[in-house]
Amino acid sequence: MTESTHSLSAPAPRTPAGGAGLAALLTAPDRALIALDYDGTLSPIVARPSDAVPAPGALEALRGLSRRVGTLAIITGRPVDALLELTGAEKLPDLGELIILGQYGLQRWDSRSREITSPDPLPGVAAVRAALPDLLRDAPPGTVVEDKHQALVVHVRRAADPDAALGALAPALTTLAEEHGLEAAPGKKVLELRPPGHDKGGALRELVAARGARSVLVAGDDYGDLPAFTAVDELRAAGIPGITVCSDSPEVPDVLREAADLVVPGPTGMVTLLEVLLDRLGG
Ligand SMILES: O=P(O)(O)OC[C@H]1O[C@H](O[C@H]2O[C@H](CO)[C@@H](O)[C@H](O)[C@H]2O)[C@H](O)[C@@H](O)[C@@H]1O
Repeated sequence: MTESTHSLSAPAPRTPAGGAGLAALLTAPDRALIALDYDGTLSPIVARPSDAVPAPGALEALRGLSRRVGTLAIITGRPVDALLELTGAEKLPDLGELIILGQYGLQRWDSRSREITSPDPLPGVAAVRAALPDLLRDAPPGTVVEDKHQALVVHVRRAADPDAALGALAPALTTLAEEHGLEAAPGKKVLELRPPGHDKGGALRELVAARGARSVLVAGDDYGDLPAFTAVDELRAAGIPGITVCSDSPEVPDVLREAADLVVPGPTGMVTLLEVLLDRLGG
C-alpha cells in the first residue's frame, strides 16, 4: 500500500508585501515571530470577558507553533494573569516557548521563566477607580467595569443599545481619564481608560528587536491592534518582511480590515490559518 501525504493549501495574502512576509516566515521559521491578539482573534467575542475561552483547536495550534517558530507571542490588552487563567497556557503539556505581553505591553510572561513582570499602576488609575461609581451612577443597565489593576475598562456590550450607551458615556469618561493622566482608548463595545504611551506597536517592535526576528506575522481584530499593523509596515521598510492578518467579524473596524494583508473569518478562520502554517512547517 502506498502512503498518501497531503499538505493544506497555503493562504493567499491579497498584497505582494503580505505574500513576501508569509514566504519569509515559511522559509525560515526559526527566525520568524508570530504575534497574536487574544479576544476576537484566538477567542470568539462573548458578552462576559471572564467567559472568553480559546476557540476550538487554538491551544493545540499554539502548542505546535511554539515548537516550530523562533518566537510565538500573544500580545493582548488583557492582564497576563487573566490570560493565563482563560487559556490554561501554563499547564499545556509539551508547550515550547510562548511569550505573553499583557496590557498592551506593560506586562510580560514567558513559558521559560513562568514569571510575570508588571510595573506599579500609575497613581491616576486609583483616582479613576474611585471616581467611576459616581460617574456611572445613571449609566444604562448592563454597563460594567473591568478592573485590570493597571487600567479600567467600561463595557457596554450588555446594555440594551451598546453604541448609544458608549456614545453617551464616552465624553465624561475621556475627560476623567485625561484629568488623571490616562487615555481613553476605544475597543469593541468598550472604552479603556489606560496608561498612555503603551501600545501593541511598541510591544511588537521591542519584541522583534529582542528576539532578532527576521519576519513577522501579526493578527488582530480591533483598534488596539492597529499600532501593531503600522509597526509591520515600518519593519518592512526596514527590510523585515511581514504579514498582517485580520480576524474578521461585523464589529471589526473598517480601517483594520482594509489594512490587513489577509482577512480570515474570525477565530475559526484564525485557527485554520494557524493549522495550515503548522502543517506547512511539518507539524
Ligand atoms: O487585545 P485583546 O486580546 O483583543 O484584548 C482587548 C480587550 O478585550 C476584551 O474585551 C473584548 O472581549 C470581550 C470578551 O469577548 C468582550 O465582552 C468585549 O466587548 C470586547 O471589547 C477585554 O475584556 C479587555 O480587557 C481587553 O483589553
